Amino acid sequence: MTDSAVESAKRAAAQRAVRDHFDPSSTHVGIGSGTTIVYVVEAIKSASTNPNILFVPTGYQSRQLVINAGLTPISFDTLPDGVMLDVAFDGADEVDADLNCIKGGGACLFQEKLVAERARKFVCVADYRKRQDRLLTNWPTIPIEVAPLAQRKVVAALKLLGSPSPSLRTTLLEKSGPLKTDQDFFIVDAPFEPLLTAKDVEAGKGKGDGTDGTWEVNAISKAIKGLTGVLEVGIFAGQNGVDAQKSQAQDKTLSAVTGGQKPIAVYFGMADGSVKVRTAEGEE
Ligand SMILES: O=C(CO)[C@H](O)[C@H](O)COP(=O)(O)O
Repeated sequence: MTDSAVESAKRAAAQRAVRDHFDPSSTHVGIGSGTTIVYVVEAIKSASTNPNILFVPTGYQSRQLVINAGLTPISFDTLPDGVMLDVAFDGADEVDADLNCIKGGGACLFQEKLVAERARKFVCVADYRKRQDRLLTNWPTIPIEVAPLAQRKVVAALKLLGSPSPSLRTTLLEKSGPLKTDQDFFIVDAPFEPLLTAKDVEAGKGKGDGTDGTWEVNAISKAIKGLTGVLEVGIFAGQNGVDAQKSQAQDKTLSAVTGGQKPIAVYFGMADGSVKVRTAEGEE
């Protein structure tokens, strides 16, 4: 498959996702990071010239993308309390059958998670290479953002959790050495065996708690997030925004203004030019 076929797939998926989920009367829209999101911004630009929409980027690259498109960026921390994003769009490194995602290939996972959780609807856009049944099928590692001081300790703990060779991500550009995130933290990439979904565990495909060498998506995410020194884990799982808001409406003690980390829909651009849409109801 040629590079241009992959790029065409990304563009087709982005156009469809924007057509289905971008409302030109929105007030706040989240914009993720990576190469696919470029086509989302392109599609938003051609769908609307409403100057009142405020775009919340997920890092330096994302902010430049918004500015270069002539759109208005605002920083996440200027969002007034109680204001949610109407929708947030982002790319993904891999997506499983339950819509759990791995993100962080571009080292922006922390801000991407903040923005995804603040959105009523989180929508992912990806090409066919990212469409799998289980995480860590094709994408090799879980990206983890770590405080520099704690990097060696976190790597040692990841080995105890079963990752054979967690490695510090380095930059291959002008400056050699560890890659620094927008928070000035490091990224550790941790390989594991393909992760089970909750349904796999129910079906007896493994315990999913690490004791038999298998990990379920939410369990490994929680175990890694619990390590002191870890800022964020590049697994986007749990509830989607719509379900999270329903839970909060029923239980007022749950933290306010929190959507979910899981997308409500993932748009995959396919090699044949078609677009597949995966939601909780299945795939069409
Ligand atoms: O999570 C991300 C950055 O941290 C990206 O969204 C992810 O890596 C997908 O990137 P691309 O669209 O270039 O494949």
